[in-house]
Amino acid sequence: MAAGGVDVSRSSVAAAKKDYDFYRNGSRDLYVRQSGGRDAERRHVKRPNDHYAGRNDGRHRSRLAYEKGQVQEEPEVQRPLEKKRKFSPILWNKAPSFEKKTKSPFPVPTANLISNQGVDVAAAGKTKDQVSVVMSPEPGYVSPVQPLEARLSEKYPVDDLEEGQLEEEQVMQEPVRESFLEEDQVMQEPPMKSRWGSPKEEFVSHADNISRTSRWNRSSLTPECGEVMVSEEHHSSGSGSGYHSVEKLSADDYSDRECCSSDHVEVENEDRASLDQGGMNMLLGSRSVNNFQKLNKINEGTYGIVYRARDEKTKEIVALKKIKMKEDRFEEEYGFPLTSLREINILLSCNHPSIVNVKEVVVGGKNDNDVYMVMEHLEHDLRGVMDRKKEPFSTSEVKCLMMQLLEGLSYLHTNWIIHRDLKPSNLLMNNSGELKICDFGMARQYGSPIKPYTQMVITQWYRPPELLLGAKEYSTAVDMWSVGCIMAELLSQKPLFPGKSELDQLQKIFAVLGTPNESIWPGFSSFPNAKAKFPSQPYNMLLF
Ligand SMILES: Nc1ncnc2c1ncn2[C@@H]1O[C@H](COP(=O)(O)OP(=O)(O)OP(=O)(O)O)[C@@H](O)[C@H]1O
Repeated sequence: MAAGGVDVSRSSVAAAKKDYDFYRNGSRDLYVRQSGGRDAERRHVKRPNDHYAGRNDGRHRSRLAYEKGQVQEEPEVQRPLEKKRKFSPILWNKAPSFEKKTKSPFPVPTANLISNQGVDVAAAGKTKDQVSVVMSPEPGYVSPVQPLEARLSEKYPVDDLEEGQLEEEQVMQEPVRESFLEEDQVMQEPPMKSRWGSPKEEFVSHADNISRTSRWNRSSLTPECGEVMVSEEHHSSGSGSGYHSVEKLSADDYSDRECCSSDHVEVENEDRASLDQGGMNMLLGSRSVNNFQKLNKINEGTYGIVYRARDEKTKEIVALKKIKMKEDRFEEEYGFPLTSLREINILLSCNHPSIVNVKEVVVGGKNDNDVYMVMEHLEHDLRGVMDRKKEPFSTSEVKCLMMQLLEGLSYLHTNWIIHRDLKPSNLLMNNSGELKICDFGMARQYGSPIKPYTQMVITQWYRPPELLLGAKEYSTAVDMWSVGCIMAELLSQKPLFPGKSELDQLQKIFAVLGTPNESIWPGFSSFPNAKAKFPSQPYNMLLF
């Protein structure tokens, strides 16, 4: 049992997730480095439990498929996860205005996010078209989304499958999943139900008020992928003024680990037209927060106050995140913080054991004016657990936590979502050692090709050098940097790069990993902030 009452032992998590082998090893095969140095030959060891009892999860089903010979398993090579597009909760809608069926060389995600349980169109009082036509795909692009259930049930009769194991294996066996489909297939939507609110519940006054304002009449809640976000006045990287431009972005104390919001920056170039087009009313049918009894305040972040609460109906303990409504310019115009819109929309769309589950959105409060996310409640966050622990996590505990984090992140990246604020306080944990990613206020969809985004994302200690140097074109790698920092912190019990300012942050990174130059990092000198004079560190000092 780890300090702080959190059991991160493998067996604990395994019991919670019934997935011991997977979290422990990640695959059936284990590579053990022979004694004799880093380059020593690796030995392939078969685990004693390399047989599988029937398990009722999609992941295991995939392995069974290998054994049945449906998939050729290459020795000692793991299948690339990113090629397994799951039955994404993100619907890739059809572009209504592009009749021509052409193919795109890229699976460009131009979709909005819709609840994985779908949008209850009738409840929203809108036509199907109003709900589904919510995006602006690139001309000629044909979405890769499949009418999965129909096609898969044809190919794989359900009788052959264990319940709940449909998606992953089938997706793996469908190389066309990454390929191109006919438009009429794209239009089919799975029978989903929105978690924005139950249509049966009475529509509360606040939602009603909101529904009458144009600010809620946006067609897509999640900004379209690839939208350009340019900051002019809020950060210096664009100025290219080198050392000083970096320095003035300083943060001198602990609290300044929190980078500033990118909301006000990004919204500058939101497709505002899309915000004013017709769409579903998000809060239609939302329950009242009066259905919950607030027990205590858990924490207060930049964008919300999180309470522990009890659902009066089910007696379930939940976390209520009250959206702070007065924090950004977006709210002034549209009545709701953009970060919160993104967070709610993305979280309602995600469905993964390593991502915090948002059950519904409720409204009400003192002035009938507040919006709350109802989330599953987890007892801890990783920051608190680490702060309370007197010694670092064991290697096996770190592996177990990292496996969960990477699985959640893989799910996000597979679904074209960058989190952009991974850090220990945004990783929730329960007493069984389950880890879940939360706080999607900075998250956004991205697309291919990569477009410019704001670099003012990710809390400084976990922010990668390219963002610190002012890069605006970035992708999932920024999350991976944060993951590396988190892993190092888990192992050593102290932050890897605790910079006091952005310049100090870069210097700390370069002092450990070596100071980059044009030859080892082509393009380095063209970063806006690369003109700073960094101390020379010719080689990597990171010790394994
Ligand atoms: N589902 C939950 N269960 C338990 N605690 C939670 C839950 N969600 C959030 N918390 C706690 O509340 C804190 C703040 O939540 P969150 O990060 O979502 O808010 P925020 O306002 O977006 O914060 P930030 O300032 O980091 O952007 C978390 O660090 C965590 O301690």
